[in-house]
Amino acid sequence: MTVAVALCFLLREESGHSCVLLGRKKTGFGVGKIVGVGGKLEAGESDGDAACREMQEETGVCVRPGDLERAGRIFFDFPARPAWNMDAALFVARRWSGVPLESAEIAPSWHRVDRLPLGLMWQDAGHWLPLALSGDQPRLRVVMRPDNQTVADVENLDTGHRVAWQF
Ligand SMILES: Nc1[nH]c(=O)nc2c1ncn2[C@H]1C[C@H](O)[C@@H](COP(=O)(O)OP(=O)(O)OP(=O)(O)O)O1
Repeated sequence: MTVAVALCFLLREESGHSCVLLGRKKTGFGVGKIVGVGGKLEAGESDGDAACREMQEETGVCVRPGDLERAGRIFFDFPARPAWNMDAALFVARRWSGVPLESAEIAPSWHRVDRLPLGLMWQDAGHWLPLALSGDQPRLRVVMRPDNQTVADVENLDTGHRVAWQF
């Protein structure tokens, strides 16, 4: 089984640097990690509508579906816990209304794209987040180890290229 999720990354320029909105997850899956804002699609909902709804619920920011740009797709596989398998649609947005505020789920924060807090994120984020934010539209499958935390390998679904994770 695979759960469909949508993640939305707000992008803005600040002092000549491109910055992205991420957030520290306060509850649920991945608690304590810095993650993209987003979550599961509801029944009958499009991925774009879910990205906008989750952004509104978790940060109070309003993004119009027409302001979303597709930024890639990542399949997260948890062989030891297949119920956690996810199909994540990635979006970026450069226009929105409102200011991100902390909610029960997320403590939002802006980060320079060239200084992403990868050490505080899921271990796989370094493989796809820089690509997604630069417009490369990655399509990857990330396979997690039995600890459900560390990465076993990453497959590029367009090229078939596989990278076994090196420690
Ligand atoms: N390996 C991984 N790397 C990553 O960067 N994000 C991952 C990941 N595996 C899962 N995620 C993200 C995608 C998704 O947005 C999130 C989990 O979904 P949710 O936020 O909906 O989970 P929760 O259990 O907190 O939500 P609810 O039960 O809907 O309240 O974790």
